[in-house]
Amino acid sequence: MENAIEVKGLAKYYSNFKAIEDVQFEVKKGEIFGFLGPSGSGKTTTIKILTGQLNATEGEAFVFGENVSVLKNPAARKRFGVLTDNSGLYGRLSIIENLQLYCKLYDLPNSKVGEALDFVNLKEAGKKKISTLSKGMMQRVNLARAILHEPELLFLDEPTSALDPVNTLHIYNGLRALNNRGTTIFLTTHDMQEADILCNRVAFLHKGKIQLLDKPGELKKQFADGTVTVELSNNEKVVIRKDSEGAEEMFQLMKENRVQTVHSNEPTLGDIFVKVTGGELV
Ligand SMILES: Nc1ncnc2c1ncn2[C@@H]1O[C@H](COP(=O)(O)OP(=O)(O)OP(=O)(O)O)[C@@H](O)[C@H]1O
Repeated sequence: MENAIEVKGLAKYYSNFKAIEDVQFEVKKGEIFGFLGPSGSGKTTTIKILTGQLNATEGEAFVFGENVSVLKNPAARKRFGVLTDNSGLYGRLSIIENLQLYCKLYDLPNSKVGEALDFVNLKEAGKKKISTLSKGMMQRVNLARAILHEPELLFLDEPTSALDPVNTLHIYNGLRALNNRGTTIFLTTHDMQEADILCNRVAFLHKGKIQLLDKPGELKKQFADGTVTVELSNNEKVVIRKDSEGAEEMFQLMKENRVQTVHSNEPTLGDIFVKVTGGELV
């Protein structure tokens, strides 16, 4: 499968401080790829390099086989969508007027504005001026702008950080639909649940270095502690190992008709992250 993104030995120093170091990964075409890490781990630095907003100190990054500097070229930019916190929207204009300007820029019909507003659940608010919007609404308008032209590759920096649970779910559904229609998505988040719900593969970033990279299901298998929790008929819970000794214990409990439920003790991505880094999620 062709790669949408390729990153080789990427590093960024701010003076002597190494924000990211030896970052290496590939994102396949059609994937939703999660770049996970706590606050200050280097997620924004990486996505800014990948979107041509920041130059790397070392290493190389490619999108669809071309150096990321291609993103500075307006014609090439039509293939990409970028959501970051710097809005580039006009405060005095309404949401619809702002999005119509982007339609002009991308040679799109104005009908795309309605679709984009549906995507972010803002159809009712289209006439509101940008300067009057809440943080969550602003984030959704920025997202609408990023997906307006259904880009081949979409970069999202913390796309749901300011959203309530209802809008978060709405956006998740929209992103899945967009991905099903062919958009590759690179997403940074510190929300491990979000990554688990959305991503085909995830990379764990800690102190500027990738610590793990795999499918969420594979990571959970790898870090499973090999036990199940059995809830007994008296509501007591016992932890049993998934080995031959545990099988005998389970057999005995079942024979005595004492088993109410059995739960596999699978770690969450958050558990795995804390285990690997010894750190805490912020
Ligand atoms: N312009 C800058 N000058 C100096 N240091 C910087 C600059 N930008 C970022 N850093 C530092 O680089 C490190 C990584 O920052 P970055 O913004 O990439 O982290 P992040 O994972 O996106 O964090 P958050 O989730 O809080 O946005 C941090 O320690 C930050 O203080």
